Amino acid sequence: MSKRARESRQLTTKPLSSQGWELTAAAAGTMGGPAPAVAAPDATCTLLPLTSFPKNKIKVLLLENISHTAIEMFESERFQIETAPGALTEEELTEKLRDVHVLGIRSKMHVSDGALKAARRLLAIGCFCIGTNQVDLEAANRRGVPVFNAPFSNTRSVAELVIGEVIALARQLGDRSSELHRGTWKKVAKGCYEIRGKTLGIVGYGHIGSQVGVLAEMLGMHVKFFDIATKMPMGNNTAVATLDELLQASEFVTLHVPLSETTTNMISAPQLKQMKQGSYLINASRGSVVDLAALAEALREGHVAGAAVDVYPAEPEKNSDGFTTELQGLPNVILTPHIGGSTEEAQAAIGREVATSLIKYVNRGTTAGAVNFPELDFPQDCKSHRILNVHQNVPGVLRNVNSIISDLDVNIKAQMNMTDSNIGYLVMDLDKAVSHEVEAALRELPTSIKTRILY
Ligand SMILES: NC(=O)C1=CN([C@@H]2O[C@H](COP(=O)(O)OP(=O)(O)OC[C@H]3O[C@@H](n4cnc5c(N)ncnc54)[C@H](O)[C@@H]3O)[C@@H](O)[C@H]2O)C=CC1
Ligand SMILES: O=C(O)C(=O)COP(=O)(O)O
Repeated sequence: MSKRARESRQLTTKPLSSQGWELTAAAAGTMGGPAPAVAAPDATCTLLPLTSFPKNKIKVLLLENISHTAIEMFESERFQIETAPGALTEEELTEKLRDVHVLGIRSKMHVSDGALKAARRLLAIGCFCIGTNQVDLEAANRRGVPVFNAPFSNTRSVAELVIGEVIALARQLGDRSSELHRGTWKKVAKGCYEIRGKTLGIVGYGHIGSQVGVLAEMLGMHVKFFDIATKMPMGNNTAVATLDELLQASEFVTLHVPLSETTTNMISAPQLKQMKQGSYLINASRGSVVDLAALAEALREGHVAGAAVDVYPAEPEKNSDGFTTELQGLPNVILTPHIGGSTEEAQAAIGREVATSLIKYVNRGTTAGAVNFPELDFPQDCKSHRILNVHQNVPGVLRNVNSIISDLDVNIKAQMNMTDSNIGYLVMDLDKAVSHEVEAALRELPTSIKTRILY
């Protein structure tokens, strides 16, 4: 640690808030007054993307068949790209991450603290999907790695699949189709129903759940939902107070919750018993939300008349790997290989959305939309260098940072700091003449987790 970092000095710049963000923009004259959320860019200069090292040295690893739309965007940035069709084992990932700067995954690739520990050069992770439960988000945060996702680019695809499955289950389409594939003509009406006038119960009324509710109502269904948060009902959809109330009222139950401690096995034997005799269950959320052994039993007993399952507690890492589940061979059970978000439209949109977030972080330090990180976004000033510093959120960090700067008599163009309970994220635009010296001093602070300069 440098002498400068150890010494505590009188501040000459305005101290930053350690709870939220605060901006000092000398040109905008905001030092004394309320800070604007975003600094005005200098209209006279061209906003060329900054970079901390030659762009063709930035290595991007894209796993699990990420869309060509993302690959094209990284190519146009001249980043190095390596792709793989499936997920890797933890050991393979740990090895690969040693010299990777940007990692792109979908729902399969588990990213543990162990793998992150070895990833000394990793700047950011992109989950090219909605769910982020596959990443140890807390560890990534602690290690200064923001994680981005695409919160609603595949919402409609999942909602449409679910609506198709409601009709398919009511008409036993899966069974009729496979019988005919085997040459068996079985024309029956018994146990087959219209969905009009039936009740659809939605567990988790977020982006997907509420879309399903809108579409179901258009088909003449009654829609009820249960969510732990208060949600605005769409159309005539109505909220119910408890999960049991929802299960007891519905002919169809569809699950749209994230995987968490509260949702793991949230549909087990007791909940299945609460469901109406002859009702149907759809799960396109996460496999561990449903106890599959209990569901298989409820299907065998005929208490549940059918199920459509898209997600499983353990899924193969890639196409062509074998797969078994206790649901195979049961009547009126539609099994799909986690394809809820797998449409051309969704994948193309996700590719663009997550690649944009990653490129903005690499080039500008923007963390808007990160799921595990303080969110900061302000325009770059091409007449300055930008320093990014992720630090432990402990008292005294900003005093030390500002001490370094005041010592050098530096003109700070803009400075913004945002914190969460573990870390702080500081972005500073500085005079080009001193930026490297400031960066070096910041790196030496014992509280610094990651420091990067963009020039
Ligand atoms: N099968 C597939 O291919 C796909 C699956 N998914 C899964 O669907 C999940 C939901 O996606 P979105 O609707 O976009 O998420 P969202 O975050 O918009 O909505 C989730 C809702 O669940 C609620 N919730 C959380 N815990 C709950 C609990 N214990 N009980 C009741 N409600 C609870 C939340 O308050 C929120 O309203 C994702 O987290 C992902 O795991 C998402 C996309 C594709
Ligand atoms: O978006 C999600 O959370 C999904 O489950 C879709 O995952 P996938 O991109 O198909 O691996």
